[in-house]
Amino acid sequence: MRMEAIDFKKLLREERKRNKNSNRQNNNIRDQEEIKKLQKNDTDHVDHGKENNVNNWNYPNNGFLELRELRLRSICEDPQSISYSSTALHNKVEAALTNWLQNIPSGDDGLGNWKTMKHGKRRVCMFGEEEGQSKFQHPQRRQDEMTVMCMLPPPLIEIARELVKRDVFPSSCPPNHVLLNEYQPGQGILSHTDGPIYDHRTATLSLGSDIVIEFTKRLAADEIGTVTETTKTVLLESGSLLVFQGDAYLNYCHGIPMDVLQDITTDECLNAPPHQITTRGPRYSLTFRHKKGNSKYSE
Ligand SMILES: O=C(O)CCC(=O)C(=O)O
Ligand SMILES: [Fe+2]
Repeated sequence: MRMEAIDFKKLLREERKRNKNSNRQNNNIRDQEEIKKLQKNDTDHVDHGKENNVNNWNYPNNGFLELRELRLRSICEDPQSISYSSTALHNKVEAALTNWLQNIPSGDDGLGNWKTMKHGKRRVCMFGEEEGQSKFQHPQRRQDEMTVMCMLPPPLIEIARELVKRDVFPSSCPPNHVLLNEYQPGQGILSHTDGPIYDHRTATLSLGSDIVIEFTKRLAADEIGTVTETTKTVLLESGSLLVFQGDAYLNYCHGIPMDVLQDITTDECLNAPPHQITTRGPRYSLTFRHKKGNSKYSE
Protein backbone atom coordinates (compact mmCIF):
# COMPACT_ATOMS: atom_id res chain seq x y z
CA MET A 1 0.00 0.00 0.00
CA ARG A 2 1.35 3.30 -0.92
CA MET A 3 1.26 5.90 1.80
CA GLU A 4 0.55 9.44 0.70
CA ALA A 5 3.26 11.75 1.82
CA ILE A 6 1.99 14.25 4.39
CA ASP A 7 2.47 17.82 3.31
CA PHE A 8 3.39 19.35 6.70
CA LYS A 9 3.88 22.75 5.22
CA LYS A 10 0.35 22.68 3.81
CA LEU A 11 -1.05 21.51 7.17
CA LEU A 12 0.79 24.30 8.95
CA ARG A 13 -0.56 26.88 6.49
CA GLU A 14 -4.12 25.58 6.97
CA GLU A 15 -3.70 25.58 10.76
CA ARG A 16 -2.49 29.19 10.67
CA LYS A 17 -5.37 30.14 8.41
CA ARG A 18 -7.89 28.53 10.78
CA ASN A 19 -6.34 30.34 13.76
CA LYS A 20 -6.40 33.60 11.91
CA ASN A 21 -10.06 33.16 10.99
CA SER A 22 -10.97 32.15 14.50
CA ASN A 23 -9.11 35.16 15.91
CA ARG A 24 -10.87 37.37 13.45
CA GLN A 25 -14.20 35.86 14.50
CA ASN A 26 -13.42 36.36 18.19
CA ASN A 27 -12.36 39.90 17.51
CA ASN A 28 -15.57 40.46 15.62
CA ILE A 29 -17.58 39.15 18.57
CA ARG A 30 -15.59 41.36 20.96
CA ASP A 31 -16.12 44.33 18.66
CA GLN A 32 -19.84 43.70 18.61
CA GLU A 33 -19.91 43.43 22.40
CA GLU A 34 -17.92 46.63 22.68
CA ILE A 35 -20.24 48.41 20.29
CA LYS A 36 -23.24 47.15 22.22
CA LYS A 37 -21.66 48.40 25.43
CA LEU A 38 -20.94 51.75 23.85
CA GLN A 39 -24.46 51.94 22.51
CA LYS A 40 -25.79 51.17 25.97
CA ASN A 41 -23.57 53.85 27.48
CA ASP A 42 -24.61 56.18 24.72
CA THR A 43 -28.25 55.54 25.44
CA ASP A 44 -27.62 56.05 29.14
CA HIS A 45 -25.82 59.21 28.27
CA VAL A 46 -28.71 60.45 26.14
CA ASP A 47 -31.17 59.60 28.90
CA HIS A 48 -29.20 61.61 31.41
CA GLY A 49 -28.96 64.33 28.81
CA LYS A 50 -32.75 64.38 28.62
CA GLU A 51 -32.99 65.21 32.29
CA ASN A 52 -30.08 67.59 32.24
CA ASN A 53 -31.32 69.39 29.18
CA VAL A 54 -34.66 70.24 30.70
CA ASN A 55 -33.14 71.24 34.02
CA ASN A 56 -30.23 73.00 32.41
CA TRP A 57 -31.17 76.61 32.93
CA ASN A 58 -27.98 78.63 32.91
CA TYR A 59 -29.34 81.98 33.84
CA PRO A 60 -27.63 84.46 36.16
CA ASN A 61 -29.29 85.43 39.47
CA ASN A 62 -29.58 81.76 40.49
CA GLY A 63 -31.88 81.23 37.54
CA PHE A 64 -34.29 83.89 38.73
CA LEU A 65 -36.18 85.22 35.75
CA GLU A 66 -38.07 88.49 35.75
CA LEU A 67 -40.77 89.59 33.34
CA ARG A 68 -40.75 93.19 32.16
CA GLU A 69 -43.28 95.66 33.43
CA LEU A 70 -46.30 94.06 31.80
CA ARG A 71 -48.58 96.94 30.81
CA LEU A 72 -51.22 94.37 29.91
CA ARG A 73 -54.02 96.18 28.19
CA SER A 74 -57.45 94.94 27.35
CA ILE A 75 -57.72 94.99 23.56
CA CYS A 76 -61.29 93.96 23.01
CA GLU A 77 -64.81 94.73 24.19
CA ASP A 78 -66.44 91.81 22.45
CA PRO A 79 -65.25 89.23 23.29
CA GLN A 80 -64.27 90.78 26.55
CA SER A 81 -61.13 89.82 28.32
CA ILE A 82 -58.40 89.54 25.74
CA SER A 83 -55.35 91.41 27.06
CA TYR A 84 -51.99 91.88 25.47
CA SER A 85 -48.54 93.18 26.36
CA SER A 86 -46.05 93.53 23.51
CA THR A 87 -43.02 93.66 25.78
CA ALA A 88 -43.25 90.96 28.43
CA LEU A 89 -39.78 89.50 27.94
CA HIS A 90 -36.40 91.18 28.29
CA ASN A 91 -34.20 90.41 25.27
CA LYS A 92 -31.74 88.43 27.37
CA VAL A 93 -34.57 86.35 28.89
CA GLU A 94 -35.94 85.69 25.41
CA ALA A 95 -32.52 84.54 24.19
CA ALA A 96 -31.98 82.27 27.24
CA LEU A 97 -35.48 80.80 26.92
CA THR A 98 -35.03 80.14 23.20
CA ASN A 99 -31.80 78.32 23.93
CA TRP A 100 -33.51 76.28 26.66
CA LEU A 101 -36.41 75.39 24.34
CA GLN A 102 -34.05 74.33 21.58
CA ASN A 103 -32.28 71.96 23.97
CA ILE A 104 -35.37 70.04 25.02
CA PRO A 105 -34.87 66.54 23.59
CA SER A 106 -37.25 64.95 21.12
CA GLY A 107 -39.44 62.14 22.38
CA ASP A 108 -42.59 60.27 21.61
CA ASP A 109 -45.02 61.23 24.36
CA GLY A 110 -44.58 65.00 24.57
CA LEU A 111 -44.23 64.85 28.38
CA GLY A 112 -41.07 66.81 28.98
CA ASN A 113 -39.92 66.11 25.42
CA TRP A 114 -40.77 67.46 21.97
CA LYS A 115 -43.34 65.34 20.18
CA THR A 116 -44.19 66.00 16.53
CA MET A 117 -47.92 66.27 15.92
CA LYS A 118 -49.18 63.98 13.15
CA HIS A 119 -51.49 66.48 11.53
CA GLY A 120 -50.07 69.95 12.08
CA LYS A 121 -46.43 68.78 12.13
CA ARG A 122 -45.66 71.38 14.76
CA ARG A 123 -43.87 70.08 17.84
CA VAL A 124 -45.43 70.16 21.31
CA CYS A 125 -44.12 69.53 24.80
CA MET A 126 -46.06 69.53 28.07
CA PHE A 127 -45.14 70.02 31.69
CA GLY A 128 -47.43 69.58 34.68
CA GLU A 129 -49.43 66.68 33.27
CA GLU A 130 -50.25 64.73 36.38
CA GLU A 131 -51.68 61.84 34.35
CA GLY A 132 -48.06 61.36 33.33
CA GLN A 133 -47.25 60.50 36.91
CA SER A 134 -48.72 57.02 36.81
CA LYS A 135 -46.33 56.29 33.98
CA PHE A 136 -43.40 57.49 36.03
CA GLN A 137 -44.45 55.79 39.23
CA HIS A 138 -43.19 52.57 37.69
CA PRO A 139 -40.70 51.17 40.24
CA GLN A 140 -37.90 51.13 37.68
CA ARG A 141 -38.28 54.84 37.03
CA ARG A 142 -36.01 57.01 39.09
CA GLN A 143 -37.39 59.70 41.36
CA ASP A 144 -35.51 62.45 39.49
CA GLU A 145 -37.02 61.30 36.21
CA MET A 146 -40.48 61.68 37.72
CA THR A 147 -39.50 65.08 38.99
CA VAL A 148 -38.59 66.29 35.51
CA MET A 149 -41.92 65.20 34.12
CA CYS A 150 -44.24 66.15 36.93
CA MET A 151 -42.97 69.53 38.05
CA LEU A 152 -42.46 72.65 36.06
CA PRO A 153 -38.76 72.89 35.17
CA PRO A 154 -36.66 75.88 36.32
CA PRO A 155 -37.50 78.63 33.80
CA LEU A 156 -41.20 77.73 33.66
CA ILE A 157 -41.65 77.76 37.41
CA GLU A 158 -40.02 81.20 37.51
CA ILE A 159 -42.44 82.51 34.86
CA ALA A 160 -45.39 80.89 36.67
CA ARG A 161 -44.37 82.74 39.84
CA GLU A 162 -43.98 86.01 37.95
CA LEU A 163 -47.46 85.62 36.42
CA VAL A 164 -48.91 85.38 39.92
CA LYS A 165 -46.80 88.28 41.18
CA ARG A 166 -48.07 90.42 38.28
CA ASP A 167 -51.72 89.43 38.99
CA VAL A 168 -52.19 87.61 35.70
CA PHE A 169 -53.18 84.54 37.73
CA PRO A 170 -54.67 84.62 41.24
CA SER A 171 -52.50 82.97 43.88
CA SER A 172 -55.40 80.58 44.56
CA CYS A 173 -55.10 79.21 40.99
CA PRO A 174 -51.47 79.69 39.88
CA PRO A 175 -50.22 78.22 36.60
CA ASN A 176 -49.35 74.56 37.13
CA HIS A 177 -49.44 73.38 33.52
CA VAL A 178 -47.45 74.60 30.52
CA LEU A 179 -47.87 73.65 26.89
CA LEU A 180 -44.99 74.52 24.56
CA ASN A 181 -45.53 74.76 20.82
CA GLU A 182 -42.82 74.99 18.19
CA TYR A 183 -43.94 76.15 14.76
CA GLN A 184 -41.95 76.21 11.53
CA PRO A 185 -43.13 78.64 8.83
CA GLY A 186 -46.43 77.41 7.41
CA GLN A 187 -47.34 75.39 10.50
CA GLY A 188 -50.28 76.37 12.68
CA ILE A 189 -52.87 75.09 15.09
CA LEU A 190 -56.47 74.20 14.25
CA SER A 191 -59.20 76.36 15.71
CA HIS A 192 -59.99 74.99 19.19
CA THR A 193 -60.95 75.86 22.75
CA ASP A 194 -58.59 75.03 25.57
CA GLY A 195 -61.37 73.14 27.30
CA PRO A 196 -62.91 72.71 30.74
CA ILE A 197 -60.02 70.87 32.41
CA TYR A 198 -58.29 74.21 32.95
CA ASP A 199 -59.38 77.30 34.80
CA HIS A 200 -60.78 79.75 32.23
CA ARG A 201 -57.57 81.68 31.80
CA THR A 202 -54.67 81.27 29.38
CA ALA A 203 -51.41 83.24 29.26
CA THR A 204 -49.19 82.76 26.21
CA LEU A 205 -45.66 84.03 25.77
CA SER A 206 -44.43 84.25 22.17
CA LEU A 207 -40.81 83.90 21.06
CA GLY A 208 -39.25 84.09 17.61
CA SER A 209 -41.34 85.08 14.64
CA ASP A 210 -44.49 87.24 14.87
CA ILE A 211 -47.74 85.51 13.90
CA VAL A 212 -51.47 86.27 13.73
CA ILE A 213 -53.88 84.28 15.93
CA GLU A 214 -57.62 84.19 15.14
CA PHE A 215 -60.50 84.19 17.63
CA THR A 216 -63.74 82.91 16.14
CA LYS A 217 -67.08 82.96 17.93
CA ARG A 218 -68.47 79.53 18.66
CA LEU A 219 -71.91 79.13 17.15
CA ALA A 220 -74.86 77.40 18.75
CA ALA A 221 -76.18 74.43 16.76
CA ASP A 222 -79.14 76.44 15.38
CA GLU A 223 -76.84 79.32 14.33
CA ILE A 224 -74.63 77.21 12.10
CA GLY A 225 -75.27 78.17 8.48
CA THR A 226 -77.47 81.13 9.41
CA VAL A 227 -75.09 83.37 11.30
CA THR A 228 -71.67 84.41 10.03
CA GLU A 229 -68.85 83.68 12.42
CA THR A 230 -67.20 86.72 13.97
CA THR A 231 -63.45 86.58 13.74
CA LYS A 232 -61.02 88.85 15.56
CA THR A 233 -57.30 88.57 15.21
CA VAL A 234 -54.31 89.46 17.37
CA LEU A 235 -50.77 89.99 16.13
CA LEU A 236 -48.57 88.01 18.51
CA GLU A 237 -45.19 89.69 18.52
CA SER A 238 -41.97 88.14 19.67
CA GLY A 239 -41.56 88.73 23.42
CA SER A 240 -45.27 89.41 23.93
CA LEU A 241 -47.80 88.04 26.39
CA LEU A 242 -51.39 87.31 25.40
CA VAL A 243 -53.92 86.64 28.15
CA PHE A 244 -57.47 85.61 27.50
CA GLN A 245 -60.11 84.45 29.91
CA GLY A 246 -63.87 84.33 30.58
CA ASP A 247 -65.90 85.06 27.46
CA ALA A 248 -62.93 84.80 25.10
CA TYR A 249 -61.91 81.50 26.68
CA LEU A 250 -65.38 79.96 26.83
CA ASN A 251 -67.25 81.30 23.82
CA TYR A 252 -64.53 81.70 21.21
CA CYS A 253 -62.24 79.25 19.44
CA HIS A 254 -58.70 80.30 18.69
CA GLY A 255 -56.31 79.04 16.04
CA ILE A 256 -53.36 79.87 13.79
CA PRO A 257 -53.92 79.22 10.08
CA MET A 258 -51.73 76.52 8.54
CA ASP A 259 -49.96 76.60 5.15
CA VAL A 260 -49.50 80.35 5.43
CA LEU A 261 -46.04 81.84 5.01
CA GLN A 262 -47.04 85.48 5.42
CA ASP A 263 -49.62 86.99 7.76
CA ILE A 264 -51.37 90.15 6.67
CA THR A 265 -53.37 92.03 9.29
CA THR A 266 -56.92 93.09 8.46
CA ASP A 267 -59.49 95.48 9.94
CA GLU A 268 -60.33 92.70 12.42
CA CYS A 269 -56.91 92.92 14.03
CA LEU A 270 -57.25 94.13 17.62
CA ASN A 271 -53.73 95.40 18.19
CA ALA A 272 -52.18 96.39 14.85
CA PRO A 273 -53.22 98.46 11.83
CA PRO A 274 -54.51 96.62 8.75
CA HIS A 275 -52.25 95.57 5.84
CA GLN A 276 -49.24 94.92 8.06
CA ILE A 277 -47.26 92.08 6.49
CA THR A 278 -45.26 89.60 8.59
CA THR A 279 -43.20 86.81 7.06
CA ARG A 280 -43.37 83.76 9.27
CA GLY A 281 -40.21 82.27 10.71
CA PRO A 282 -39.71 79.68 13.46
CA ARG A 283 -41.78 80.50 16.52
CA TYR A 284 -42.24 79.16 20.05
CA SER A 285 -45.25 79.70 22.27
CA LEU A 286 -45.41 78.93 25.99
CA THR A 287 -48.97 78.63 27.25
CA PHE A 288 -49.53 78.76 31.00
CA ARG A 289 -52.75 77.49 32.53
CA HIS A 290 -54.11 76.25 35.82
CA LYS A 291 -55.14 72.65 35.44
CA LYS A 292 -57.98 71.85 37.82
CA GLY A 293 -57.03 69.25 40.40
CA ASN A 294 -53.26 69.68 39.92
CA SER A 295 -51.25 70.70 42.93
CA LYS A 296 -50.28 74.39 43.08
CA TYR A 297 -46.98 74.56 41.23
CA SER A 298 -46.84 70.78 41.16
CA GLU A 299 -44.19 71.18 43.86
O1 LIG B 1 -49.16 79.15 19.76
C1 LIG B 1 -50.04 79.85 20.22
O2 LIG B 1 -49.92 81.07 20.37
C2 LIG B 1 -51.38 79.23 20.60
C3 LIG B 1 -51.23 77.94 21.29
C4 LIG B 1 -52.54 77.38 21.74
O3 LIG B 1 -53.58 77.84 21.45
C5 LIG B 1 -52.53 76.18 22.58
O4 LIG B 1 -51.46 75.61 22.78
O5 LIG B 1 -53.61 75.78 23.05
FE1 LIG C 1 -55.21 77.00 22.70
